Amino acid sequence: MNVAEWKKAPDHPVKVIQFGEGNFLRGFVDWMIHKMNEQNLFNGSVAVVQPLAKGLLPILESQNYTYTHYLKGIKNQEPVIEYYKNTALSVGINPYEDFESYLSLAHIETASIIVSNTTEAGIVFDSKDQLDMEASVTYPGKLTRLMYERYEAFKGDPDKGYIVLPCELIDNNADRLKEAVMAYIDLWNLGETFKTWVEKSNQFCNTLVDRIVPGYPKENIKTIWEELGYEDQLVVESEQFNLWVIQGNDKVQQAFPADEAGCQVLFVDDVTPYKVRKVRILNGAHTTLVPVAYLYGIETVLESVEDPQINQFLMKAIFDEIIPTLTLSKEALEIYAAEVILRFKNPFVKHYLMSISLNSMSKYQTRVLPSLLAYFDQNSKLPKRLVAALASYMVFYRGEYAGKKIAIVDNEDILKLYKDAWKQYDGSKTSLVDVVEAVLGYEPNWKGNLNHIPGLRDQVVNYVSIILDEGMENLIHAVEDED
Ligand SMILES: NC(=O)c1ccc[n+]([C@@H]2O[C@H](COP(=O)([O-])OP(=O)(O)OC[C@H]3O[C@@H](n4cnc5c(N)ncnc54)[C@H](O)[C@@H]3O)[C@@H](O)[C@H]2O)c1
Ligand SMILES: O=P(O)(O)OC[C@@H](O)[C@@H](O)[C@H](O)[C@H](O)CO
Repeated sequence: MNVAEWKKAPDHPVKVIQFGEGNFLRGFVDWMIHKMNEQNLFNGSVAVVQPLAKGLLPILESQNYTYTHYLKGIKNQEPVIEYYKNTALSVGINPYEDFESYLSLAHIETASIIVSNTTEAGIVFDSKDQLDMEASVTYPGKLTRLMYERYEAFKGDPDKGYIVLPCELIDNNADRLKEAVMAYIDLWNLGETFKTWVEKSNQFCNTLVDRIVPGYPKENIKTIWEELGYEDQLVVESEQFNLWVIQGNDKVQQAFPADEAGCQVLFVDDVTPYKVRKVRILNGAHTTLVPVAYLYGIETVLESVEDPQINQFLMKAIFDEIIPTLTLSKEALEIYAAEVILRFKNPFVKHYLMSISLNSMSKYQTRVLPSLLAYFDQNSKLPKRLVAALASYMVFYRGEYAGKKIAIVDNEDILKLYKDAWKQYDGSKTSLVDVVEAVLGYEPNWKGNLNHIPGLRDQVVNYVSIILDEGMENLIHAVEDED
């Protein structure tokens, strides 16, 4: 079979405009839409907008906007692998190549839901974006332009506003997006009445997404193609677990009834507790694990939880150093953590530590540092494992360990910070102190100077010395022996 001959969705009208064509949206939101369509609960399709000039749209188009989605993991307490052909998408638009078609999306009456996943880097304001530009650089700039087109097309009709559901993993994602849209309205002088329409007739809903969607399964793609009988270039794999918490009312639930289709979608008044729980436990555990397990010689999350030493390190980090710092019910947190650990043990998913390591410095700041600081406040001492992870990052970001290169991906300023810091290292303790001080003192990342946390610098220096002189395994033992 040739993927180009695939038939796409039954002819559903476009109901969703989706900014982003990446793995996550295809394995999460588009899965929900496909499921709703199967059960006649939605009868809508997705128009995909490619947020960057380069992306996957040409491949999507060549496959008639369909792709295979594998779900692998524990479902109803049983290990289950299933796959299906997703037909939720109906059209793709690259606004950098066809701005007119992009704007025409605003005229589709049924297209009233906006979803996005433009990574943590996507929700930003850039005053260089201009109204008369064909395709603003930023996602909020593009969205503002689209909203303005809709406002004009429907003469400010209050019933034609959008429901905006961002998936970006940042605090109050919809509030941040709305702030950026408002800033563009001011920058481009789009007027008070448009501003009031955006404010009153559109619903920006903060959301929290949770599903592990590792990247394209390039390692075993040949086996997958053999099983499928066709060469799908956009196979997406995910776990079975899914949770989307949406801060939205009945109107939002009626417009997007994925909960009725068997997806775990909660419509709540406040996403904050769910977000804190997920970011600090699941993402915090990932970010704590990555450098420790990688320098220990492990490549995936599964191998990490199967290794007795790394597993013990991780369990103690979660249960002794992260959970006690959270204010939610301890019992509920422990239940959630147990479920997260089961998800890490998913035998079917190869989640590479290196893929989680992308932009780890900002991830440590948002996902782990709050636990470290709260632990210090509560106990007047530092959480050893979270500090050990920080020390491990110092070595990891050196870009080389035990004669092996490490392909770090992070912002330019972070790469330069580490390069400059390690350049002057001469093997002496004093120069190691300089490396650690330079990193801990980098306020743009930490939003403060971590050298001011009593004892942190010395503990990090000590741990880094152990890693460099004796290896990661010995650091893990040293941390255990301190108990
Ligand atoms: N993969 C997961 O398990 C998972 C789970 C929950 C949340 N997420 C979030 O998804 C993000 C990664 O998405 P993915 O896994 O689909 O990766 P991906 O690389 O497949 O897709 C990334 C998408 O973001 C867009 N993008 C990248 N930089 C951008 C920018 N500066 N401005 C606008 N758009 C930009 C790309 O065009 C692409 O559509 C992470 O930042 C994470 O917070 C991922
Ligand atoms: O996707 P990132 O790069 O923000 O973070 C890596 C993982 O922690 C993350 O993808 C989790 O698997 C996901 O957030 C689970 O819902």
